[in-house]
Amino acid sequence: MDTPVDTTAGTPATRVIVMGVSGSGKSTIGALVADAMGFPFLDGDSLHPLANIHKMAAGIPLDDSDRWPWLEIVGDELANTKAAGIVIACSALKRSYRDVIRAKAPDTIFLHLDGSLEVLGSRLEGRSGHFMPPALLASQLATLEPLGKDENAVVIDISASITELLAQAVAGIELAAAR
Ligand SMILES: Nc1ncnc2c1ncn2[C@@H]1O[C@H](COP(=O)(O)OP(=O)(O)OP(=O)(O)O)[C@@H](O)[C@H]1O
Ligand SMILES: O=C(O)[C@H](O)[C@@H](O)[C@H](O)[C@H](O)CO
Repeated sequence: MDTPVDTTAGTPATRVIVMGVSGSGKSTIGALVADAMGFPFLDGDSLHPLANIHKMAAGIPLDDSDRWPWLEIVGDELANTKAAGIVIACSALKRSYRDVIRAKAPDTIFLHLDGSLEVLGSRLEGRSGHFMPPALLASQLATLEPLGKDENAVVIDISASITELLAQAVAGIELAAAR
């Protein structure tokens, strides 16, 4: 007998993590990408346990044990979406952090907003009203592990304008989602 075709199966959701160090533009570009693609946007900063926010605001870098529970929450949000897609801003600095997310949502696309110390530093110095002190940038860069070739990756250079980055991000995500 022929295997029945499941006509109720829809296209899988497009799950995107906008990753990178502090000041790379995750919140800014992530919100715009989500809006352009018609997906909900979640800022990973709002998913941190409060203790993590207090720690960063005090100028103390998070360690692995601070980040594990937060990454589980991020992964759950991706995996449980009922929308056609979802975009979450989350630093996801180490490969092992991305593995936690992938364990929950294996098809996640990681969009890395990549930039030099100089560009990142000037973006952070120009930002006001944010809990994250620019002094933590060095530890963020020291922790960052670039995406591997085997990861579902899109990498863009943040030195371009916001309009240009939005176009590059959407094009890259659409390509990755079609792979
Ligand atoms: N392409 C760009 N050109 C100029 N300014 C930018 C660009 N992208 C982001 N910015 C500005 O840089 C600053 C940092 O961006 P944003 O807050 O989105 O970074 P972030 O990665 O979410 O940081 P954090 O992880 O600390 O929350 C903001 O003031 C934002 O307006
Ligand atoms: O992993 C981390 O150290 C944190 O996620 C930070 O990256 C902050 O959340 C963010 O950069 C500040 O907004």
